[in-house]
Amino acid sequence: MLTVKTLYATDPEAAKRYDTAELREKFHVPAMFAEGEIRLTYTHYDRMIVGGAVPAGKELTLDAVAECGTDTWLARREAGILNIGETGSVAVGGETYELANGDVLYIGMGAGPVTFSGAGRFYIVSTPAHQTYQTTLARPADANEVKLGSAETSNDRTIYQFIHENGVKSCQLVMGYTKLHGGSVWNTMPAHTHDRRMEAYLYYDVAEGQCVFHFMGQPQETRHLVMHSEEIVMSPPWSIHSGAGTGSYTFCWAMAGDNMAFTDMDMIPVEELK
Ligand SMILES: O=C[C@H](O)[C@@H](O)CC(=O)C(=O)O
Ligand SMILES: [Zn+2]
Repeated sequence: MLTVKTLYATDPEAAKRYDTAELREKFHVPAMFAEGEIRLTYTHYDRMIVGGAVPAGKELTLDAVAECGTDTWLARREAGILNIGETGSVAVGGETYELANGDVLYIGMGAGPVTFSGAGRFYIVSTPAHQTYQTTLARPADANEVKLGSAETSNDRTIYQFIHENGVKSCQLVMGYTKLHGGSVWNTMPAHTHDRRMEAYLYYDVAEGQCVFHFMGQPQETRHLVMHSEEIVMSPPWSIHSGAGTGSYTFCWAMAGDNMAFTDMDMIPVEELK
């Protein structure tokens, strides 16, 4: 079963006036992971699609998506698939890839239908593409590791870059995840923006009874959204994206836009945030 929602983009002047419910309606993407289903959100942020496939022991095939207006969803798109569950398989282009927890499969443009099976919980991110790059399975050992933060500032964490300039090649998708280390709860503080790229965060491995306060908005107009495990939040290009958990967690970040330079960020000094 496939369900697709559409999420339109919001400008910063409108966002200033949103109350909690409107803010959540416009930026928060909940409930994309449902057993036996593929659920997608077609966003108007660089036309990034985000969603989940949970085959729960059966087979789920993702082929045409009406919102894309093409015969198959990847006809003019590329995708990154992250498994946040137990081991499962992704079959595409006549090959079957086994994804353990934390593995990422890049799928190039024109690969055709994609079939999910096994015990995986697959996070799907897809962006428009205009050239085919090699479909590639990357495991955590293949990722580029960047250690950031420290225990003193409660943000000791490791960034794992999978699909990026110096890793698995893509047209525009940049994707990986960040793990917080014991006792650290803050991600991406000091915060940054990058108006040339949008970003989506999927928070997961948030323990039962815990949550993450995700901060967004222009640097002098910040707002927060309370995030539970396996929930997605869209970060418009004009917004900061940072979070503080009531416990530790992991989050997957994915970006699309004008460049793929991970370190191209406009840093906001903490004393300038409002
Ligand atoms: O533009 C890059 C993204 O915001 C994230 O990769 C940041 C992040 O994972 C972190 O600081 O922990
Ligand atoms: Zn960012």
